[in-house]
Amino acid sequence: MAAASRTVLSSPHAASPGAVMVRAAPSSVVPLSRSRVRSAVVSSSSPAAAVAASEPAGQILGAGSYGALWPKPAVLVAEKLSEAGLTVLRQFADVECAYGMSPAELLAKVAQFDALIVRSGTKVTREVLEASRGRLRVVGRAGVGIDNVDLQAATEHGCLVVNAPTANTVAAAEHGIALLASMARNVSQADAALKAGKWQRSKYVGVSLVGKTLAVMGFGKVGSEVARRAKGLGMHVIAHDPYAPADRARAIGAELVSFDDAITRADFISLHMPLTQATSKVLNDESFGKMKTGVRIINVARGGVIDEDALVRALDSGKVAQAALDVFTEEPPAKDSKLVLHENVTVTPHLGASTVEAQEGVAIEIAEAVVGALRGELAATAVNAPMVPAEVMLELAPYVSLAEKLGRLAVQLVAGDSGGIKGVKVVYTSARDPDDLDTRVLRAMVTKGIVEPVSSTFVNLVNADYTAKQRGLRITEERVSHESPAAEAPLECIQVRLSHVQSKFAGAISDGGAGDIVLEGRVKYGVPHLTVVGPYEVDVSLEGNLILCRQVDQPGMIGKVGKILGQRNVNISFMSVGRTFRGKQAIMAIGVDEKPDKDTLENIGKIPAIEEFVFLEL
Ligand SMILES: NC(=O)c1ccc[n+]([C@@H]2O[C@H](COP(=O)([O-])OP(=O)(O)OC[C@H]3O[C@@H](n4cnc5c(N)ncnc54)[C@H](O)[C@@H]3O)[C@@H](O)[C@H]2O)c1
Ligand SMILES: O=C(O)[C@H](O)COP(=O)(O)O
Repeated sequence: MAAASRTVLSSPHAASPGAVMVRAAPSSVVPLSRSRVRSAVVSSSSPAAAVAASEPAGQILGAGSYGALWPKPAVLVAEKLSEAGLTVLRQFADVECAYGMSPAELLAKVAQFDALIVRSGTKVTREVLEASRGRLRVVGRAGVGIDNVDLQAATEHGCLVVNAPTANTVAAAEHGIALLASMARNVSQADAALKAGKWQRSKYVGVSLVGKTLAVMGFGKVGSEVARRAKGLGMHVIAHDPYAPADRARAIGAELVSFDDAITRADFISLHMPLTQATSKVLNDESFGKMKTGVRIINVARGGVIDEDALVRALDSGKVAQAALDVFTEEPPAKDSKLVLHENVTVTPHLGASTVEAQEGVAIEIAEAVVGALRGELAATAVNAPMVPAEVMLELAPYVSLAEKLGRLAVQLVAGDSGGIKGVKVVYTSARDPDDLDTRVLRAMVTKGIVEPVSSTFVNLVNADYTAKQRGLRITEERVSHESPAAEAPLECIQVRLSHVQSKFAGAISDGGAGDIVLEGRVKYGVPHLTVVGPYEVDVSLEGNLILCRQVDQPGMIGKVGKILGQRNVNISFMSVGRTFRGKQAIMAIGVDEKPDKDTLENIGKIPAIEEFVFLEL
């Protein structure tokens, strides 16, 4: 950050050229539910939505305004939706409930509808969006997970996806507790035996919960509610969540610990993290090996967080005494699934959200969001919501992308046992007068980048500040004035700093900060570039994926890494080396088009001069 001057001002409006504005981010908090804004907005990545952005508010989705001159919109409800939600929908739209359609039936029907409402059982694929021939403008997911919706295809088709992220939280937590208690007391096995005429009192002696240690893996909405309830049962609750604030866990009486600590100390392990690259098969042979013999596992999150074959092995060996599972890698699981049929496993068919109350809440939440979206409003629960007002988009587009990517990279650098992200500082270096640069969109994009890869929450302009606050992310912004010859560019660079946090890549920790992960980027020829990692200057285009290696500065390193990637057909898009002093440490930033497999990454790590490396998805 050359040629920059910094001054701290108390008010953004008092800022003058050459000054720095410092302000705490969430000045106004928008309630998450039922709040919407009317604005013409456009996705940073969707050409279809970009066209829509030039239309006035109310026509964002090409809808026009429904009323006397327009036919009512048509809504197809593909899975059971509570009557309360249908009532909301019917006031505004013609509603057809077609439960249990085959994929072919859905393809044949979808072009007659403006909106489609599903739960987790219907796959909204690219083919479905194509078959709608441009008519489908909203997909409503009556629940949290949108793994069954092709988001990219929806965005490309200018189709807004909305979900209902909060109404089933308590139901999922209660189901977790129900599974925990019934597993510990063999309720389902004893029930089946008795119904088969067997009175087996000594076979089904259970274990007590009081005084036992429960590890809650993922301390978000559901996990924290499980922890609260388990405390009430007299359990000792520990939790693992690299991104959760420690004070929130403390307030519930749970201790935040590292992954290894959690799984080695626990008598019961309850899974509540989203399915991501980092959590996929996070319970595997290696992690089962570290657990106490006789541990019990509960999963109401997503099947993919457990390596199911490894769980069968652990159950067979007695390492895992019992498991209670609501979710499976493949749903429904195969009829002859060893896991489902295992005598020490209790299963339910993805019932976490299935209470009368939760389904009513979800139905109302999704119906209101769908109606709002059909009216051209932007729901706080919009998943692929356009982020950037059209007038801002023209100028800020690459910076918007840069801000999100810096957030996305930064969160992936946080170590597993970091104790939560304590503060996020976004520094904008710009030659602009502070009043000429509204950073709200950029701040929202940094939030999006930090939150989305590690949670089931989707961030849009409406809910960004609220989401940050909910997750205990304290975001502050700073403006640094830059005397730049290219003054017409809105920004010189953006820096994202996660303060007092441990990193899984020590090279990303800045010299100056006491344990701050620091990344900085700028836009070059319209493309976002990463230009600083910790104390190192690099220059790599932020497209595809990224490998960062820290090594001893010496000749031949680029060739060695390049050869390994080349042998595995991984195309390098960009490569850059930055060092502090010659012959000391350097880091290599390598942009790659494909995701290298585990072996390839391990081979890079085996190069003697390489001290650490990390693979990051953009
Ligand atoms: N069975 C059901 O019917 C049902 C119902 C609701 C939710 N769910 C699932 O439960 C899960 C949690 O939902 P939520 O609403 O609480 O989501 P959430 O986003 O509020 O919480 C997820 C938490 O996991 C944490 N996390 C991310 N990566 C992690 C990692 N590597 N290790 C540990 N923690 C990590 C996040 O920081 C976050 O705090 C999701 O997978 C969701 O789809 C299932
Ligand atoms: O993602 C969710 O909300 C839960 O997994 C519940 O899914 P469901 O709506 O299909 O019950």
